[in-house]
Amino acid sequence: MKTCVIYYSRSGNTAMVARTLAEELDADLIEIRDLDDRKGFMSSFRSSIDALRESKTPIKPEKVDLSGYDLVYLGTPTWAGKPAPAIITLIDRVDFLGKDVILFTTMSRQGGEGAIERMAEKIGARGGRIINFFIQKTAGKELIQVREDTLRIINEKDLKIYEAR
Ligand SMILES: Cc1cc2nc3c(=O)[nH]c(=O)nc-3n(C[C@H](O)[C@H](O)[C@H](O)COP(=O)(O)O)c2cc1C
Repeated sequence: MKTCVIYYSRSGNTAMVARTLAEELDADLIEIRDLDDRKGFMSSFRSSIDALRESKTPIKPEKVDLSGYDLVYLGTPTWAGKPAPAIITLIDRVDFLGKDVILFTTMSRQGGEGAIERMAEKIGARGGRIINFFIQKTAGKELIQVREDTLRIINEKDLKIYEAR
């Protein structure tokens, strides 16, 4: 079972989850960067609007070839109850046919279900099979606590069983 963990992260929480997954599951780690400037208060506001509208954004790498992978973890921060534009942009460029996919999102407090549902819809339409998902709350947490939460979820959800297949 060859696994990759693909993620976008603006402020480090989703990156910590992704890094922890990749380490624990011995998976390849692929960061998607948004080339739009998403820093600062005004751009936060604009970013929420972009997420709500599912606007596309310039990303690097421009797409990811999944042909060498059986299992794909895909993670995003929740923005306005939706996936971040970088992940929406990526999903529309990737062939998920025949891939098992596990979705994750980090959020301050609420709206993560919406982000998961929307990713699931779009990936399903592109031939991927969602086999699991999880949501992590990050409000008030240091990165070390985010990592501990991920380790707990890996155990609770028994995520290592997929690697043994
Ligand atoms: C533009 C923007 C919109 C956000 N919208 C939500 C939201 O709807 N619900 C929520 O709980 N947190 C929201 N957040 C907080 C992030 O989801 C949360 O801090 C997340 O862990 C950030 O992940 P990152 O550090 O990987 O970027 C938002 C943050 C930003 C910058």
